[in-house]
Amino acid sequence: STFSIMATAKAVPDKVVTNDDLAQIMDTSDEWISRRTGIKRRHVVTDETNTSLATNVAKQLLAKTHVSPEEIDFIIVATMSGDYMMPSTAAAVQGQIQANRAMAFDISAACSGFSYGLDVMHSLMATHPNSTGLLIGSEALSKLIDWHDRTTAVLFGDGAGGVLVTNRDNDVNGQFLGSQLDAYGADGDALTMGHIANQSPFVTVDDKADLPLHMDGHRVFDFAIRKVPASIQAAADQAHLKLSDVDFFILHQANQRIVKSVARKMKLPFDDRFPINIDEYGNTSAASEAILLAELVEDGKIKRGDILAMSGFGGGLTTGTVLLKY
Ligand SMILES: O=C(O)C1CCN(c2ccc(-c3cc(CO)ccc3Cl)cn2)CC1
Repeated sequence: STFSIMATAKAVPDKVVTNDDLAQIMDTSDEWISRRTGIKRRHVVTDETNTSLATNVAKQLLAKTHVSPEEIDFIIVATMSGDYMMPSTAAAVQGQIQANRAMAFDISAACSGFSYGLDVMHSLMATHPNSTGLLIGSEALSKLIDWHDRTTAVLFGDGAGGVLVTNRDNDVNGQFLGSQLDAYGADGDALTMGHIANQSPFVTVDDKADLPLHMDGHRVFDFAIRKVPASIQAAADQAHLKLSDVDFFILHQANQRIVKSVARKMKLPFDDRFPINIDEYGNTSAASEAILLAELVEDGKIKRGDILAMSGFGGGLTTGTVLLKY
């Protein structure tokens, strides 16, 4: 069914923090970080916010497509680091761009959020012909990382990316080909963030806030290697496509070794079909796939008609893969 990405965009904070910068403030090294993760630098908010990054992306998408805010029907933001629980980041963006006809809501699916969002947007469009939506992945994780925990502080970055999508007939004729979204909640304790303590006068348990991100790295790493190939294969089956039909595997940039391992498990060469930009941004969670997609389009690497596999994985634990014809 028609599902055309009319524009892509990204917005990252101005401040760059290098591995050497981190080695100045914690017991780590450029050598360790580069070798174990592939990360060399990451962008970190100073005066930007999650909402300002997401709004920046939204404004770029409208400018690139000459779509007016009033034409927008849906605004979905995938994030786990919004500036507020209420209002949603999507509603804040809606207000900032004055998309007065749009409904707006956030998706909380951690690093699978953008893929979940593509599927949800497609489902919304299935019952709303001739509609247009903004899907943005946006994170300001630097405010929620434990900067004293070197095992996680070196992994993450801030940023936002997004797409303007329509199911209106157009000369692009993009297609939604298939998807596979899964959750493994029993393993959710492996990757947590943002626990707010219950302080009501009626609370009967001892409840302490635990805001910082905590990760059982080896458990999540092994989960990803085991579950991501199956997620991609299931989405390809849904689309009646072979993996060899896919032009680009746009995978969540959590760790370079995971991308290599996923390619190997799918018996595919780790070549240009597995683009990597974790070296520049670190792990930007729900923004990760969108930032990589925007860069590949900007660099002219993705052509109209290319088959893309967009695959996210992480907190929940969750996996999510969507197959699209761009
Ligand atoms: O010792 C080593 O080599 C360590 C081993 C552990 N590593 C990990 C482990 C898990 C993740 C990760 C994180 C998220 C959260 O967005 C989602 C998905 C994944 Cl797979 C990233 N890195 C770093 C190198």
